[in-house]
Amino acid sequence: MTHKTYDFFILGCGPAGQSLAISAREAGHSVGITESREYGGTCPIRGCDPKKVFYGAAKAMNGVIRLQGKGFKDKPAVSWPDLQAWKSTFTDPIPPATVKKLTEKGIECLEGAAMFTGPGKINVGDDVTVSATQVVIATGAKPAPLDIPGKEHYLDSAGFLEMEELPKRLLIIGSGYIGSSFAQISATMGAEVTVVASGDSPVDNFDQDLNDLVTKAAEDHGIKFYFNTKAAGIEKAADGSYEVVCEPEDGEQFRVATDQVIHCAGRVPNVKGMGLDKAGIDFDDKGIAVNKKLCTSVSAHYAIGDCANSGLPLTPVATYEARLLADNLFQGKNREVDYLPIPTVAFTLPPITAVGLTVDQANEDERDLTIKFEDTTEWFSNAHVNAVVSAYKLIIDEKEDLIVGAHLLGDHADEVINLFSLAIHQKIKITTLQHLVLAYPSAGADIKKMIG
Ligand SMILES: Cc1cc2nc3c(=O)[nH]c(=O)nc-3n(C[C@H](O)[C@H](O)[C@H](O)COP(=O)(O)OP(=O)(O)OC[C@H]3O[C@@H](n4cnc5c(N)ncnc54)[C@H](O)[C@@H]3O)c2cc1C
Ligand SMILES: NC(=O)c1ccc[n+]([C@@H]2O[C@H](COP(=O)([O-])OP(=O)(O)OC[C@H]3O[C@@H](n4cnc5c(N)ncnc54)[C@H](O)[C@@H]3O)[C@@H](O)[C@H]2O)c1
Repeated sequence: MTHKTYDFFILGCGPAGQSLAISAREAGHSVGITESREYGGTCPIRGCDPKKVFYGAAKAMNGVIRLQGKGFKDKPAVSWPDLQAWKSTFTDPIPPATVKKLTEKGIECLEGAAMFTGPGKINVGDDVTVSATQVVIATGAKPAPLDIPGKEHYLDSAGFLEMEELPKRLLIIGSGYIGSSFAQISATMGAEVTVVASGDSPVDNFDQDLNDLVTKAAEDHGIKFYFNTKAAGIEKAADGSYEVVCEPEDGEQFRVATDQVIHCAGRVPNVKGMGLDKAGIDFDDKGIAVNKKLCTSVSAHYAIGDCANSGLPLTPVATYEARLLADNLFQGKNREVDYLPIPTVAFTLPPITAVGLTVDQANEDERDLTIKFEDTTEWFSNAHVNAVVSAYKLIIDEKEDLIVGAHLLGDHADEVINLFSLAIHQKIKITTLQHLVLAYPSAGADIKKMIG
């Protein structure tokens, strides 16, 4: 048994953990970090980035499909293995590059799952014990357990991103950020896709009017939805295919035959099985309890990123929390978390996005807010690429001349939403935005039509 002692010890090397580790080291502390899987974390290895590589290819294909007979004659052939190899050129270098970067900075990189034995006391695997003055937990999230008969047959989101071939038929359980994106990627690249979701729209948590248009686009891509329906079991047939038992909220149980089942029915914080109770750290199913400075129930023990019961489980939120904690610990600041407004994107085709107030929040707001919704499919920026759907919804405080919420659906919505985030965050007056000169023709310039 080897014993190691550090000023700071960090559990988990995703975007949150590594950012904090580097800040602690640059502040002159001795720092150790441990990782139970590959160094780098979910986002660059089995999350945002590999998904975006597949999405990029699907988006290119979608553009060609829309212009069939308008300049294109045939659809290009898809090689999923080549696409998988292309994706791996981004993901494979991450673990060694991360370890190299951290080691060169003087951070000791351990390998193995961390397990608390008491406050400031952690075992790493069977051979290493650690004592640390300050501890940062950044263990992220993992797929929620989907406890149904036949659960051994499904792939989770990481499995989807590693598939060597695109199956002919694919059934996706869940239609949140991940399921909605995977459904569109697979359908566009040629699979017959069925989505079984307990919610009532293709992208839970996004604006309902925009969701209706996403349904139209998804059905145009041939995706079959069963909403308000739970996947209740998976059975394997003799020929290697599967039957998924589906239970609608109202109505009879039915079955869908498929070649592959993907579990995208939510993620949960990684908090169990690491002895948090032995250290006296409070947590529940929503994550580790933290105060506004991201301190847990035990002093000098902090939690950041997806494992903390604080902001949304998104990469920019994880790194924001790491920055805030570093400012407080190493720069003498006294910052408290303040999450609004955070732009979010579900990478459907086209992407659906949101920042600021939702319609429900606007309806409950004391201010007299105006809601403006418009279908923009026929606007030139969308029509010239034969867009299937495009729209926006703005929530406006006319008295203060401010935008307080923006919901966009369209080819470039994932970029344009950042302009609205800036306007909302910096409280830029609508009249100021109206006077801006913006590049034409561009999707960004459409904001002037939206606020005109
Ligand atoms: C398919 C998918 C797509 C996504 N797309 C987006 C997107 O487009 N945009 C976006 O903003 N977010 C996206 N996310 C979410 C994003 O990946 C996470 O919010 C982000 O990675 C959180 O960073 P983190 O550092 O908190 O956790 P993670 O990146 O999950 O890192 C935590 C690390 O801790 C390790 N660990 C866990 N337990 C232990 C232990 N006991 N000991 C040691 N190590 C441990 C894990 O192995 C992991 O590497 C996506 C997620 C998925 C799954
Ligand atoms: N683009 C992004 O920013 C991005 C992308 C991916 C993930 N993420 C983050 O990861 C988190 C998790 O994403 P997610 O898509 O896994 O979860 P989610 O919570 O967004 O969606 C889960 C879906 O599964 C459904 N569901 C749950 N149990 C079911 C069952 N038994 N049968 C059928 N449907 C069922 C829910 O109704 C919902 O549609 C998100 O909250 C998000 O913060 C973000």
